[in-house]
Amino acid sequence: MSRVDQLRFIIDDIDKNIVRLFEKRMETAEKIAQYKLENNLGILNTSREEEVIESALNELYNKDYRDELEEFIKKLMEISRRVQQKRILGMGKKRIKIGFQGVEGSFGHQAAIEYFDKDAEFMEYMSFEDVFKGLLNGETDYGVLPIENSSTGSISSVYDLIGEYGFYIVGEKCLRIKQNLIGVKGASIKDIKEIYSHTQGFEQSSSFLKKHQEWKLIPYHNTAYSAKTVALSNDFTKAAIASEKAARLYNLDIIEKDINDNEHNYTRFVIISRKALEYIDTSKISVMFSIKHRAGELYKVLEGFHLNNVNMLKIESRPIKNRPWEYMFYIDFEGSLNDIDIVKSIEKIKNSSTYFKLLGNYTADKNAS
Ligand SMILES: O=C(O)C(=O)C[C@]1(C(=O)O)C=C[C@@H](O)C=C1
Repeated sequence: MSRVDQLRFIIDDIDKNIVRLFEKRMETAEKIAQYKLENNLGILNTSREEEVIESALNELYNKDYRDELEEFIKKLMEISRRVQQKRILGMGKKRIKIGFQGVEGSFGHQAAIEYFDKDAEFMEYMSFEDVFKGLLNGETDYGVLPIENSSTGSISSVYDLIGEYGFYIVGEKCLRIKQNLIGVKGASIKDIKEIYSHTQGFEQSSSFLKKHQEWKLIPYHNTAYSAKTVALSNDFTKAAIASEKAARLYNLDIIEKDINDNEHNYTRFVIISRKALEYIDTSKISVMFSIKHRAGELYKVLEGFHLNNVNMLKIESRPIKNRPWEYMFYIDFEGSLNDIDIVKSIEKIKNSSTYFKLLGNYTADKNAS
């Protein structure tokens, strides 16, 4: 072994000891963080840090290393404070709660899992409105709702609920939807008499269902819930239209795969919140507004998009309750509120409307346009 190798061998051994001591020190600092959190104390304690430096310097035999040791201990305490901060934030952070319509295995559940951290708590709701109610009374922090399907169009009840409850859109998730005919283990297509699914499941598979006019269609709240019902019935004559995941989850057989009319079948989900978020990295805006019942009013709004070179992505109109033949418009367009042309287009809408609300500025899902 060369001299340098011998010295490196010694260094390796010293480092091992340092690592062990470092771990011990950080673990102890975390325990102090716990104490500080419980006793409402700040992390930084300057007098204690001065004490620590002084006693370390007193331990030193070779005084030539004074400055270096001071630098080292200061750095160590800086790292220790960072670890403590992380620990305190982690302890203080509550698990976020996400509401979706349906049961485990539903497309809403899948969209929620893909959009949020898996550590979040996912809460099942029976109806779309129940998701809104859960958010309103603080049971959840966010709601995930389907707003549009690429084959069957807008989910109008969700638009109406957004208008009614006044929540904000803070994100979106676009899911590729594949519908399947699923039944109890061993069932075949000849056994089936009744089909359970969400109306969206029926609509998206209408060509397939036309070939089986003898089947009775029973609409349910949710595709995964239909799968669960079929599983519980253990009846060969009942089948569901739902995802492959739901089939797996409820131990059912896939009788016919991918029965949706269009191969490119996507559902866009919106993430709703009680509060609007800061506009960081945003690329899509949603607004709702109503206008005077007069010639050219909608044209004035749309002109703002053209003049400011803003790309409109979607327009939807929904009847306003108790005001026959008057409509609420919902428009999605590309852009960020940090962009002046966008702000000008929005001003134009505001000035031409009788009611206006900015629903949100969020990051577009790349599959949504
Ligand atoms: O003694 C404490 O209060 C600690 O939190 C430990 C520690 C350290 O790493 O030694 C960390 C941060 C404080 O500013 C002071 C000292």
